[in-house]
Amino acid sequence: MDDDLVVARGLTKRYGSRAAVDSLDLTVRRGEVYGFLGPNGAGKTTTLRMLLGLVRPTGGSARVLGHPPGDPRGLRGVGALVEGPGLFPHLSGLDNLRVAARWAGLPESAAGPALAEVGLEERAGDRASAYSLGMRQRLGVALALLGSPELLVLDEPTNGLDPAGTADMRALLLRCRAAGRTVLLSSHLLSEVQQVCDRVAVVRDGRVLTEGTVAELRGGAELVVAAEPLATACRVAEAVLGADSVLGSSAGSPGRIRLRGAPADVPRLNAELVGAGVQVWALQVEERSLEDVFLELTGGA
Ligand SMILES: Nc1ncnc2c1ncn2[C@@H]1O[C@H](COP(=O)(O)OP(=O)(O)OP(=O)(O)O)[C@@H](O)[C@H]1O
Repeated sequence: MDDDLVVARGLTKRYGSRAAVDSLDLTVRRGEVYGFLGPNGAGKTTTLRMLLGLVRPTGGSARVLGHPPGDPRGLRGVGALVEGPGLFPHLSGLDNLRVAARWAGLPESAAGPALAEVGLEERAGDRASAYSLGMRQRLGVALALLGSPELLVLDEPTNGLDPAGTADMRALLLRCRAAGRTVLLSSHLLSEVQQVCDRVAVVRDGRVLTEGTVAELRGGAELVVAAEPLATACRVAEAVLGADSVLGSSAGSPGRIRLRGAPADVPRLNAELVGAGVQVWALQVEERSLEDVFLELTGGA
């Protein structure tokens, strides 16, 4: 099988005349954490449910691990957490995993490593009913991890979690990424996605507005320099960063220049400015957050 673990082309789900998902294209490659990002009602859950074979598409096509959605041959390699885990509250975290392992035809010994991967070993013997929401959510991820699936599908894994629970989930996702797991996760929390995902699709009204690496979506950084004299500073900046690097300037005392550049350009730019006798009052790097991009794309949705 090739390295595109999930491929959707023109995937569509209509409820009556309304398209919950509208001609959606997406590709999840092996080893990446792919963020499916959009506001409430964008069609994220419907898309993930279609990819798992839980909802029948009204149009388009999809392959998951080389098979049609819901095909047992593909599902064998998928672990999923969609809309909260089904737990036995009276059983311990470890016993929940042992039971699920048995149902999945796996040895009970698969439970321990899954529990360890989500950082719950110390609470292994506690009843699930005594777990916090964040811990239950992580136990849900452990259930999805049983059998070490090729693809992990998580629908809004941080939904409803407090900052500590969110941080724990983020750490877990980063561990998954470091372990080379392939993860498809949905979220409306931009900061989360920005920190854990390799690539992101931004969706709204069932459509993908853009897809790319977090860095691509954010675009290049800008450098803001406060310096005197302004004309010399502009000349030096163009010499260091290129003729079209000056995006704007404003006179003042000191004057300000906005430049297209990268954080790595800062030391040389500063040295050249000072070398040319320019007084540098401030030199700042301004990077767009994914949130800025998202708000631009969705018009503040
Ligand atoms: N069974 C259904 N019948 C009718 N409409 C539905 C159904 N399921 C979803 N929808 C509609 O499809 C749209 C997309 O819903 P979906 O749950 O996929 O969005 P989402 O991005 O996951 O949002 P949220 O974060 O709020 O769960 C919504 O307008 C929703 O009301």
